Amino acid sequence: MTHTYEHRVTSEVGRLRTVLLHRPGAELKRLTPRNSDKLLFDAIPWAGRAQEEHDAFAQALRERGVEVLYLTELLQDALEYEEARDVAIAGVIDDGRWGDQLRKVVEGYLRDLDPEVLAQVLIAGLAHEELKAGHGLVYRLMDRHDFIIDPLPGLLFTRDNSAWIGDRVAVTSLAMPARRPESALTGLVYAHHPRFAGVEPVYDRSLEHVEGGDILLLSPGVLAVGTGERTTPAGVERLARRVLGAGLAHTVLAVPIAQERATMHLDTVCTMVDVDTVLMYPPMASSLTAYAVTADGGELRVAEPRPFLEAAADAMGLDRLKLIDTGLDPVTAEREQWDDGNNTLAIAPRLAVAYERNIETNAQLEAAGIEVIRISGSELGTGRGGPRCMSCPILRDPPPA
Ligand SMILES: NC(=O)NCCC[C@H](N)C(=O)O
Repeated sequence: MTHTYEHRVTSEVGRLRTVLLHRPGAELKRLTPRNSDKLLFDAIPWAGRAQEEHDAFAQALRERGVEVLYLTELLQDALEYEEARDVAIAGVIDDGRWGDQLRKVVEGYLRDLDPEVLAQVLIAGLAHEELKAGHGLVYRLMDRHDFIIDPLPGLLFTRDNSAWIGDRVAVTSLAMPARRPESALTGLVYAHHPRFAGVEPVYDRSLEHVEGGDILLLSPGVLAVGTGERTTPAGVERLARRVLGAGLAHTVLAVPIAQERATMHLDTVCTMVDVDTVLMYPPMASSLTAYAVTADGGELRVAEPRPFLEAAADAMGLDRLKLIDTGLDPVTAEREQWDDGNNTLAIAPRLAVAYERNIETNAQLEAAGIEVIRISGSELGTGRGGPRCMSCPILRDPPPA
C-alpha cells in the first residue's frame, strides 16, 4: 500500500509535524578565510561541532513529535531517477567559467558517480585537485584554491531555498550568487522525489528574486514578505500575483527592510511565537511599514503604507498584533540580534526553539509565557541564521482559532 504524505503550512505557529533540515556536512569544511565572505559566513565554523549542535536541534524537534527530513537523503533518493540526474548534471555544467573542454570532463566525471556521491558533490562542491581527470587550458589556468563546482554551505538554512505556502511549495530564486544553486537542489527534490509526487510549485527559481526567510505566514491567508536586497520589489510583486491568483492568500504585506548583514531577512528581525504575538528586534517595532497587496480582478491593488503591526493586525482580523516587549537596552538588543535572538522556530503556539546564548531575549520570552527550548548554536550561528532559518516546515496543523 502506498502512503500519501500531507504537505500544508498555513501559519508560523500551528503544531509542527514535518520539517526539512539540512545536516551540515563536508561543505562546511570548504570554508576558508579566502572564500567565507563570498559564501556568506562570518567565521570558519568547526564542522564537527556544528554537526553536534545540529543533531541536538533535530533531536529536540523529534522529542516533541516532529518528523525530521534531511535534504541530503531526499536528494540522494531523487537522484536514483535518471531524469533527475540528467537535470542535475545539465544545471551544474551550464557554467560559463569553464569552456568546452572542462565542461566535457566534468560532465563525464559526474555521470560516473552513483546517486549518493553525486548528491554529496552537488552539496559540497568539487575542488580543483579532486578532479583527477582535469586537464586543458581552463583547468590549468585556474587557481588551485578555486572550486570547479562551488560548495553550498548556505544549504544549512533550508528556510531560504524553499517555503511552503498552504499545500504548494515556493521553490525560491535566491538573490545572492553563492546561494543561487541551492534551489536547483530543492527544486529537484520536489520534482522527482515520490514523497512529493503531484506537488505543483507556486514559484520557481527562474522568476524574480524571492528568499524564503522573507516569507512569514502570519495567519491562514495572510503573508508578510520582507523586501529589499534578498526579495526584490519585483520578486514580492510576482509572489503576490502567484499566491493571490492561486487563492493561497487574500493579503500579501510587502514589508521594506534595510537588508543588511544583521537584518538580512524579515525572519531575522521578526518571528511569531503565538497566533497573535510576534518577537521583534526592538528598533524595528516602530519603524517597519507594510503595503497591503490584494487581488483586484486580474490586477493587484496596493494600499498606502502603514505601520507593520497595524497593517498585519487588520489583515489578520485581530484587534492588535501583540509584540513581546523585550525592553532590552540598545547594546544588548544589537548583540542578541546579531546572534539571531529574534529568529525563533515555533513548534506550537507559545513553544519555541531559540539559541541559548541570547539570554536576555529568552528570559523576556519566558516572562511573556512562551516556553523556550534552548539549543546551542556557537558554530551553526557563524552563517548568521537561527532556528527558523535552519528549518523549512512542510506540515503544520492549522493554528488554533
Ligand atoms: N532566513 C535567514 O535569515 N537565513 C540565514 C541566511 C544566512 C546566509 N549566510 C545568508 O547570508 O544568506
